Amino acid sequence: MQTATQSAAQTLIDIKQLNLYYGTFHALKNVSMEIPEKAITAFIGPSGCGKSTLLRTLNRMNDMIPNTRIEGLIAVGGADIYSKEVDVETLRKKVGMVFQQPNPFPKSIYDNVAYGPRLHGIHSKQKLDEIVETSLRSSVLWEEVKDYLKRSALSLSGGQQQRLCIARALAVNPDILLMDEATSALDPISTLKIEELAQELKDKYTIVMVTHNMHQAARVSNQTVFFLNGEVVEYSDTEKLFSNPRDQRTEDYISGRFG
Ligand SMILES: Nc1ncnc2c1ncn2[C@@H]1O[C@H](COP(=O)(O)OP(=O)(O)OP(=O)(O)O)[C@@H](O)[C@H]1O
Repeated sequence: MQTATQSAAQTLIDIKQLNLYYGTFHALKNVSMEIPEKAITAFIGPSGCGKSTLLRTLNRMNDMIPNTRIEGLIAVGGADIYSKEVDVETLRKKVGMVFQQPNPFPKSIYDNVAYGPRLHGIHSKQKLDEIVETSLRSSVLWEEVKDYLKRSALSLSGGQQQRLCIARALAVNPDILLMDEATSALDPISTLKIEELAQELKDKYTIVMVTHNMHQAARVSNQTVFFLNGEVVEYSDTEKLFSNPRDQRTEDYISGRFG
C-alpha cells in the first residue's frame, strides 16, 4: 500500500489493488494508494502511463468508455463507489471534474453555475442567486463577472472559462475536485491563477490533479504520485519526491532523463 510518508491527514480516497483493462490492454496494474482529504495530490508521469485513466475511475467516468473492465476497490469516505447501490449521478456530484479544455455550456455565466443545482431540484431564485455568487467567489471569478452574469459564458477568456467550470463544479457542493490537465490549454497568467485558486480550495476540498508539468506538481501539490506503464512507482510528500526520490526511475524522470 502506498501512502505519502509524512501526511497525518485522514484518508478520503482508498484505492486497493486496482486493475483496469481497455479490452485486453492492461492500463492500470495493481494500483493501491490512500489519498488524504483537504490536500492536493498530483499524478505525474510520461504520456500514456495511466494518470487520466486513474483519475476517471474516481468518479466513474470510465463507465462511459466501452470495453473497460476494472478489478479491485475504490472507496470514498469508506464506501465502495463501484458497489451496485451507488447512484453514479450522486457520486459525480460529490466528485466533480474539470477538464483540459474549458467546456462551459453555451449558456449565460449564471446558467452555467446554476445548472447543477437546478438539476438537483433547487429552483428558488434567491437560493440560486446565493449559490451562483458563492461559487463564483470561491473560484475567484465573481469580481470579474458580477455585472455580466447574463452574458454568454463563451464570451469569457479561456482562463475565465476554466474558473467558471470550477465554479460550476463547486455549485453542487462536492467533496472532491478532479483536475485533468486543467491548465494545459491556458496562458501562464491564467495558469498561475488556477494554481493559486487550487491552493485556496484545498482548505475545503480534496483535490486530485493530473499534470504534465512537473514544476506545477512541485509548486502546488502536497503529495505526488509518479506513474510508469500503468504502475505506481512512487508516492511521497511532494517535497520529498522532488528532493530525495526513493526510486531511480523517479529520479530519472524528474531530472528530465526521459518522458
Ligand atoms: N478509451 C481508451 N481505449 C483504449 N485504450 C485507452 C483508452 N484511453 C486510454 N487508453 C490507453 O491507456 C493508457 C493510459 O492512458 P491515459 O490517458 O490514462 O494516460 P495518461 O498518463 O493520462 O497520458 P497523457 O499524459 O498523454 O494524457 C495509454 O496507453 C492509452 O493509449
